[in-house]
Amino acid sequence: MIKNVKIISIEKKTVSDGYLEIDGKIIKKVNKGEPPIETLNQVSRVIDGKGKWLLPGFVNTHTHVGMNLLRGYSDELPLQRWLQEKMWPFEAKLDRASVAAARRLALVEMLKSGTTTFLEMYHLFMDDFAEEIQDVGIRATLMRSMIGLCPTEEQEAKLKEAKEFALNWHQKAEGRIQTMLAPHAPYTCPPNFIKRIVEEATALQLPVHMHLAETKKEVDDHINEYGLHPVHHLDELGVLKEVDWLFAHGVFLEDEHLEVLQSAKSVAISHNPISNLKLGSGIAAVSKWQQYDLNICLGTDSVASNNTLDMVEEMRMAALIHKGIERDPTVVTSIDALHMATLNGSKALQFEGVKGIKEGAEADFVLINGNQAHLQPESQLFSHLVYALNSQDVTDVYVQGVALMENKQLLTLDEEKIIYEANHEFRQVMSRL
Ligand SMILES: CSC[C@H]1O[C@@H](n2cnc3c(O)ncnc32)[C@H](O)[C@@H]1O
Ligand SMILES: [Zn+2]
Repeated sequence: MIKNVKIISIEKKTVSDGYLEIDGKIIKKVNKGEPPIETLNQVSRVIDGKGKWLLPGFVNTHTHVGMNLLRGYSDELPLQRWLQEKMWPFEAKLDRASVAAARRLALVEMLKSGTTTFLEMYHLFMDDFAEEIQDVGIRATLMRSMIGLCPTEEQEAKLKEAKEFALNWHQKAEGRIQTMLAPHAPYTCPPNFIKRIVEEATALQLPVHMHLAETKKEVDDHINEYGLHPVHHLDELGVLKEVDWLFAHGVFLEDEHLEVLQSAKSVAISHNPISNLKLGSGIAAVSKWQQYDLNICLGTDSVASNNTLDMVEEMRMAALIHKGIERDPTVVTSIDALHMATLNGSKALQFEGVKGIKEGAEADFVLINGNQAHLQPESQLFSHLVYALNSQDVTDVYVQGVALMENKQLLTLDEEKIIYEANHEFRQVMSRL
């Protein structure tokens, strides 16, 4: 039980001083005031949350944490050159140990900044990662993603591997792992390959995740090659109504595309504002997206294009940038940004039990040290959480009722060793380049 804490409900938009009782994985009771003495006597542990704020953990709906050794490796290039000249040659030299070191570094960074759930789209050593997630206790939606710039037999081999991975790990780790199928993008997966992937996803009832309309070049090239915008092309292929989709980016989506997406089976879009700015891709029209029946969530993308996995920064950027570009301070409110960074994300990643701070929900939450100058006066907490919070203010992280960080100490990861090994592995990869 956590008592004496400020409990923040994003969906109700309320803050109350009270206590939270946890029973196993689940929030058993959320109440105002002091817990009854009988309950205090029954529970195994009582934590005093004085000065702290309790809210849902952050959900990062698009990243590639296998790339975590590429932070700062290539700044200031546009997407296609960045991928082809820098990312792919470096990634070709990654091995099992370097990918593991990269991911552990990412797990430290994510947990320390309050992320309780994330989506990993990657193609290397995914079984190792699923096992690690099982041990570390974080929650993740995983996929062995596919680039289809290869002969059909090779595409089919990748798809077989992706399906096996998805089936082996779906709803494993006590329900903390979900899986999806993931064609990388329309410019790396030919139409027939996308159709094959969606066919398999339909049979397995899995959602599909893909980069979409990230740059103007991507869209222009697609129109030149196929005569259609990627969204119209997906519609023509008949794949939009078959499965639940989670797209990343969507920087180049106009009303005509949003209308098509709205009529699909179900569509979530992961907004990645910092990556889109850094790669010079542009700014997605999020306030326009909000006029459609689409689930808008947030992601960081990898540290090679961000350059952190910090959802607090991402949320703040999402709440600020649209106000500036539209010259309208009323768009993308703080409560919109909080929804995007938490509850919309867990819905997009299909964790239906992660539904906020309420009785019966899975106990995924973070504690914030509210007792700091930059979070005063202790009023207008929804504003502070978006416009003033720093991810270092996160002190405790819980997933399924289990503490993964307490008073800023990680309990299931050895931070010092992980930092040492990441630097060692980075030098190893560089020596192979
Ligand atoms: C096969 S999926 C992993 C693959 O994705 C590449 N990647 C990383 N960030 C982006 C991005 O913003 N757009 C498109 N592709 C991206 C990365 O190089 C990985 O190999
Ligand atoms: Zn990406």
